[in-house]
Amino acid sequence: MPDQIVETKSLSYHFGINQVLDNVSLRVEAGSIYGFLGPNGAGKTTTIKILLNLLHSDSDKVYLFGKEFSKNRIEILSKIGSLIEQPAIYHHLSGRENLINRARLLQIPKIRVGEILKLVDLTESADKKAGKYSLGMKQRLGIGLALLPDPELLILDEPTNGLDPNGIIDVRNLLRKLVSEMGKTVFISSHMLSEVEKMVTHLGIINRGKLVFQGSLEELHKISKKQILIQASDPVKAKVLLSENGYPTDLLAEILYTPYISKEQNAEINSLLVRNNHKVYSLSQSQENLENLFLSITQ
Ligand SMILES: Nc1ncnc2c1ncn2[C@@H]1O[C@H](COP(=O)(O)OP(=O)(O)OP(=O)(O)O)[C@@H](O)[C@H]1O
Repeated sequence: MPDQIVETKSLSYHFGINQVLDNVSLRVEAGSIYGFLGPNGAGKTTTIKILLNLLHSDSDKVYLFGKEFSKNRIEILSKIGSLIEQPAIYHHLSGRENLINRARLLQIPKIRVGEILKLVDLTESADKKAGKYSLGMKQRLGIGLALLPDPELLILDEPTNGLDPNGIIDVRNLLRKLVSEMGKTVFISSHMLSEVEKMVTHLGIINRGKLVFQGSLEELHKISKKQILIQASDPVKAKVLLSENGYPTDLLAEILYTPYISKEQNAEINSLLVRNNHKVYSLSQSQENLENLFLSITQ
């Protein structure tokens, strides 16, 4: 299997005169859960539609499973399962009947239906009408429908949108299982980092059609600015002292925040406070909140 399951090479796309994608070079590694993030209108659905051949890009720009898309469409599409916008579910049919119906259409043996129900944790509710399912159950049924033909790559457009925290956890557990136990690769879009932060291994962040970050979650953490958090006996005076000595400091809820530079500087800050008769109760380092980082790079 090639290392890159999805690769776009400087992909651009226009709707009329409106440029929606600008030189987007995605690289999705085999066995990853790739979170494709960006605010509303950033270009996520357009990219996904191109990956699913629902919109056409210039040739030589999109490669899936190591092959050029425009020359290998049928073979490539047979290896992709997708859920885009609302899952196509018949509400008057049960979950099981929805799966049987689709299996028949795709000429997939009926035995697969039971396996899928188990995989998406819907065995107990299999005979309930899908219209009575919660949003989370509908999403899992939608993912189950996409998984019926046993695709190698699963592309999901905003699958956590509108789900409650338990629904998000269920989707997260399912996707992790697909990757770790079944060797799938998952590409999932979202406009909220907090919804996918705990499930993805890699991230691509798109803003106004441009890919502004791509890498592992660890790499994103690394580039987020670190802060020093200080608790001291007189935070108001300590803020003035630190600011006057070249450490720009904020005070929020009795905690002082100043940008982290080095551990030597942590020691200097501590000693400056102690020399000036402040009691330092704690001094620690924090990662900048990833959500804030996401917001600042997509502004
Ligand atoms: N069929 C279309 N015709 C013209 N413009 C379109 C069309 N579809 C999308 N756009 C425009 O392309 C841009 C990107 O839209 P896209 O749906 O890809 O963004 P998105 O990141 O998926 O956002 P959302 O989370 O809101 O779906 C937007 O400015 C949108 O208005």
